[in-house]
Amino acid sequence: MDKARIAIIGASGYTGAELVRLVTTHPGMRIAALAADRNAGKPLAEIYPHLSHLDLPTVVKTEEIDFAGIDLAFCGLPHATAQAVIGGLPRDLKVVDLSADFRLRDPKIYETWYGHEHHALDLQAEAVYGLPEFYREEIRATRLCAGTGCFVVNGLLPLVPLVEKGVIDLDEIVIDSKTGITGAGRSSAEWKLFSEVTAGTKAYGLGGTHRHTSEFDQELTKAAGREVTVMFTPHLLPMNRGILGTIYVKGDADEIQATLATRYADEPFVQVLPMGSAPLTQHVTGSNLCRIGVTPDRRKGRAVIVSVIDNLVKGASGQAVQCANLMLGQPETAGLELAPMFP
Ligand SMILES: NC(=O)C1=CN([C@@H]2O[C@H](COP(=O)(O)OP(=O)(O)OC[C@H]3O[C@@H](n4cnc5c(N)ncnc54)[C@H](OP(=O)(O)O)[C@@H]3O)[C@@H](O)[C@H]2O)C=CC1
Ligand SMILES: CC(=O)N[C@@H](CCC(=O)OP(=O)(O)O)C(=O)O
Repeated sequence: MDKARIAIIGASGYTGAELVRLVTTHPGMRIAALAADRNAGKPLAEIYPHLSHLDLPTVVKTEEIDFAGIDLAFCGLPHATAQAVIGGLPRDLKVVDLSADFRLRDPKIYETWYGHEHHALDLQAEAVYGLPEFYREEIRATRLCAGTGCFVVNGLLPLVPLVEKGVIDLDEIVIDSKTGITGAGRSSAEWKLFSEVTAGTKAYGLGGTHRHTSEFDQELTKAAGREVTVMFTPHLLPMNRGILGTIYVKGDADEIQATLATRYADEPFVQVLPMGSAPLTQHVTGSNLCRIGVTPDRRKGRAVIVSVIDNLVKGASGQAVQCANLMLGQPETAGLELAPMFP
């Protein structure tokens, strides 16, 4: 069978580099085009020497790509830029977008959280939310898939089954997340300097002001069938990759454990660990896995759930490949059966 021809737009970014890593080892895909902005005109090896052993096309501007020869494009572009660029692509091209541009279904909610009008409402209306464990059939049928926020997939995988089954109090969900710095992309900024992030940690987006809060609310409200608003606070840790969510819920820990174990028994990328487990981010690094541990609190009727992913894999590029596999009719796990790298 011919391999699907893939374009990666935003190839010089962190999610782009991760897509190159995943697509070049994928049995059913090959890279046909790479695009970026400031780095257009360079061989990828110059931008990312760790990929210099690969035979890859030179990075070009998006408008230089001949999309007639492309089966699917991944777009790893900044928010707002993605909708402008995707709006200029052929309307029948399959696209997996990694930005936040097409995740929120209500344009008014998008405007509130992103501070500007959406400029591609027709595309937003056709986009399917890229969480394969819950939207598998919709993703198979769509041509535009909106990759989830990295914190959001980490929190939704444990929470959605519990909300759907009504085993936790819907008004008492607290999501306390920690992320590595690659979550902020490769662009330079003073706050990303080694001297400013190493040997310390910070909370941000306090008081429910982080953009991903809206995505949590949207998906959990849908799962519950009534309005759900969560308490969510992200923290930046001095590590490259990984997200660890510590999620506090009111509910019976045995029921929570049983619900998650049953729901994910046949899911290839979600592992529910034995009761009392505390998964580490290092145990999923480089893999498309989400590992979840449930522990009862000493106070009856409360539990703490720990969920870990690699933000660049299950949180971005790996999940994007999982969605692309569905859209291209390939096995969902193709190219993603990667064991984590440890230590
Ligand atoms: N990092 C993460 O863990 C996650 C990121 N995301 C989302 O994925 C997207 C990409 O993130 P990330 O890779 O980290 O970001 P980076 O900042 O590392 O990369 C951004 C990329 O976009 C390119 N770019 C910018 N403007 C244009 C344009 N007009 N046309 C073509 N290319 C352009 C840049 O090219 P150049 O370098 O040449 O200027 C670069 O390749 C973002 O929307 C992000 O929010 C989602 C989940 C997780
Ligand atoms: C460390 C860091 O800054 N992380 C980013 C999350 C990036 C991400 O994956 O989310 P989007 O795709 O919605 O941008 C943040 O908190 O905004």
